Amino acid sequence: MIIEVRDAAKSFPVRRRAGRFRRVREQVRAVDRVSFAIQPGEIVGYIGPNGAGKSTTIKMLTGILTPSAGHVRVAGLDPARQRMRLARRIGVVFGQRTTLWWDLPLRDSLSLLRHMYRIDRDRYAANLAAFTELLDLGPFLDTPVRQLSLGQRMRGDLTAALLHDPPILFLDEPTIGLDVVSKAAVRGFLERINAERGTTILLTTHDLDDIERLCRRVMVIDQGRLAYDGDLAELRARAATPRTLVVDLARPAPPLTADGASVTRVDGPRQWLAVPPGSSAAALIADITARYEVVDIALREPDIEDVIHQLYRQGLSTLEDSVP
Ligand SMILES: Nc1ncnc2c1ncn2[C@@H]1O[C@H](COP(=O)(O)OP(=O)(O)OP(=O)(O)O)[C@@H](O)[C@H]1O
Repeated sequence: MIIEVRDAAKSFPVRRRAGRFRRVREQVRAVDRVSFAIQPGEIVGYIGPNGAGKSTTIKMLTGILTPSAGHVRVAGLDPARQRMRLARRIGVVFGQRTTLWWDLPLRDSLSLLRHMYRIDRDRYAANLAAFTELLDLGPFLDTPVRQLSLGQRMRGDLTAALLHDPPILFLDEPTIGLDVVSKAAVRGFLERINAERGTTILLTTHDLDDIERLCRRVMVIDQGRLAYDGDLAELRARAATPRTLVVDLARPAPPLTADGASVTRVDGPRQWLAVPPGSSAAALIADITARYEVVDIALREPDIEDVIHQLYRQGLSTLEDSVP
């Protein structure tokens, strides 16, 4: 395995107000005995609510934070102790920050990185050419980074993270703030480098389309504990999320009554019905079209967002048997 985490924990000391003048010292358990292993070539999505411990995990894996307890190995190295050696084996992109130099043209930033990582000239030229083509960097290679759009800057950051051919890429919210087209470009790029170079990718995201598009495997973290580790398909099945029937009536009407289904939303002549798992959508559609004047009707499968919401409602602890 290329990433191994066993019982890793990270606590932060914090001071909490307790009364008007008193402050008490406490430990916040940001990551609480988390274990997982990732094989070379996997793309794994790491998701969870705000403050769940995603960034803290990534920071332990990249050597920025030292674990309070447990065992962490990345590419055979101890990240916190062997941070410089690890830097040659990993690429890191934090969507909220850039590793590029604001005042320099993108091309010069990349060239500085070449020297920092001691990438030989031929390899650098080949990689720069490849990424320029894949990410369409040509039009803005000579533009100072501060003038780049967010999407252009992200493409620059991805290039910067991969110029030294690292076998592992860590991404923290790589599509945050990007428009639809840039998101698609980033996802397509990640898919290709994984397929063509076998790059192992661990990505945290709040954008569930990233997960749908890129990851077969997901890990869900909640309050510092790993709540699920497994197939995306299995996660979907476990959540037993209702499908949705979207009904367009000829005119606005009070909520429909239909056997087994309940109206979850009404907007003018359009109504949304939750179809319980296991019940027949065909029978429901037949019943509704027989009794109401229906202009259009569509059955929508749950998307990953529905699944995650449902899981939070069920309580994430219902998933814990998926975790080793
Ligand atoms: N340096 C720190 N000092 C004190 N508490 C911290 C520190 N860093 C993180 N925490 C706390 O640890 C918990 C986990 O934070 P973390 O940033 O890992 O969550 P996250 O899952 O990445 O959240 P988000 O999705 O909001 O980025 C939170 O309660 C956070 O407040």
